[in-house]
Amino acid sequence: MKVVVVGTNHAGISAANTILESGQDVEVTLLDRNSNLSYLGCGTALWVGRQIDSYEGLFYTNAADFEAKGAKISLETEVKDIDFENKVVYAETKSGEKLEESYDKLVLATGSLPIAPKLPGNDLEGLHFLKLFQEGQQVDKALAAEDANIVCVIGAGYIGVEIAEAAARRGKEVHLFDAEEHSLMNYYDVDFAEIMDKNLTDNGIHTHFGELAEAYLGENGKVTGLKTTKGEYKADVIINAIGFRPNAAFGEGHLEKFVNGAYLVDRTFKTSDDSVYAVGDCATNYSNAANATTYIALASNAVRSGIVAATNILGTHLEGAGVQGSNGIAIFDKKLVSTGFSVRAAEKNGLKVKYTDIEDTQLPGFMPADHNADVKLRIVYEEESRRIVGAQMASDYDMSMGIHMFSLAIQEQLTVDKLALLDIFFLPHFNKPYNYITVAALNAE
Ligand SMILES: Cc1cc2nc3c(=O)[nH]c(=O)nc-3n(C[C@H](O)[C@H](O)[C@H](O)COP(=O)(O)OP(=O)(O)OC[C@H]3O[C@@H](n4cnc5c(N)ncnc54)[C@H](O)[C@@H]3O)c2cc1C
Ligand SMILES: NC(=O)C1=CN([C@@H]2O[C@H](COP(=O)(O)OP(=O)(O)OC[C@H]3O[C@@H](n4cnc5c(N)ncnc54)[C@H](O)[C@@H]3O)[C@@H](O)[C@H]2O)C=CC1
Repeated sequence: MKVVVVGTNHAGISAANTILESGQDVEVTLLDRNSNLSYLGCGTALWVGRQIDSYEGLFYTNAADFEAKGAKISLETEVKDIDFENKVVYAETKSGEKLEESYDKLVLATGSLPIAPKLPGNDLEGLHFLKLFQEGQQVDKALAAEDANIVCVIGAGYIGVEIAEAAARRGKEVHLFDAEEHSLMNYYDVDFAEIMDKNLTDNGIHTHFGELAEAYLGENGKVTGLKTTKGEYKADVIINAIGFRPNAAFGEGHLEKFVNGAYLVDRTFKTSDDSVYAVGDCATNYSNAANATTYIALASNAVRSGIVAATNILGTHLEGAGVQGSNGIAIFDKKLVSTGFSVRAAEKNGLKVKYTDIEDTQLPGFMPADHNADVKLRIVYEEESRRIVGAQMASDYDMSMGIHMFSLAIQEQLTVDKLALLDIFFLPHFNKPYNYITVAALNAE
């Protein structure tokens, strides 16, 4: 059997590795238009903000690793077309050489692209996106310029908030804009988003919410400012971070697509063509909170989808467990994590939900105060069935492991009542006898 993988970042890598490490006799060919693979974008803000010394550790594999496993890999090779009837992939190398690769099974792992605001002035120098390693390098270089003092970030989602912190850590005056009234509204309810909003302003970031960018302003071909619905701001560097869209251009009229254009896949990550799988950010996922198909762009999902697709290609039927969109962020040491739906997201998805909130300390009062942080938790559950559909947590304490339990609860469709009497251990070094998870669940109406 011959498998061709198009796109060798997290999803393509995990599919290829699963096949190559299976011991089965499979010929694997990997094609990617980029010059590198396996870049962990999650680290961009860390090295741009100088919280880690270098970017080198953000790559976890390379082309030689795949060649050593017996795969054929061509980087700087862009797939231009796919003949799904005859099962042939057409690609072109950087030097213009044309390649043809036939396949028995094809894995599309072409990922996502940042959404580009269609604004006047979008050809000016000094405008940036943050997706590829190379784009991180450009932002890093732009911030290092002597005359780069003011940075405007459009979009206060995960990328925007993280890069705003990084630019502030580099001593820049940072202005952060979002169409919504708060930061991180794709992940949290207002009560939690406000914690991040305050954290950002407490750390010197100027937040501008409910404000839409209207034009990039410039002089002599270089950006000098940003015009929004509420005013004009000076800017030496502008970073766009208003979300991703799936990069799923192949198979128009042949492969079924989701509402946002992503490849529509089943629980095995197979597309509407039996020989073609699609994994990672270019494909859909199954949401256990919505009990429906969804689109969520995360590296964690990408890796799991690659494993599932490859296992099926190898002949073992395996269905993905579905996703909750579990996520986390840590900005100036303030940690927010969430899984499943916020109340707002649940209602947008047509669910009738209730929620139970609690604010407590992590440890008993007799523990030293400098080790004992406040924790805020919200559990969101469906009114009628009482199944848990979401959870949000915020603290200075690293409570992140707690959210995985809520992720499992959503996956397994557990009710909030099941959680109330769950055996949760107690040790003063870690938590309280009446810990906040138990108490929040007991208090659920
Ligand atoms: C700054 C930043 C921070 C992030 N932080 C996190 C985080 O903390 N946690 C998390 O879970 N997720 C995070 N993400 C999201 C995560 O990076 C993506 O979900 C993940 O990269 C998706 O992996 P993928 O392999 O599906 O797609 P991609 O990473 O988009 O890779 C797709 C690959 O396909 C190649 N390709 C595309 N078209 C072609 C073609 N025609 N021919 C050949 N090759 C092609 C591309 O060159 C690319 O290498 C972050 C993203 C960014 C940008
Ligand atoms: N910690 C993590 O897990 C991280 C995950 N990622 C993932 O990468 C993907 C892309 O991240 P982001 O680009 O930050 O997307 P995002 O969805 O997190 O945030 C986009 C933000 O842009 C705002 N927005 C949209 N259109 C706008 C407009 N015209 N003007 C102003 N604001 C506008 C939205 O309200 C939203 O707050 C997401 O799927 C995200 O989850 C990215 C970074 C870190």
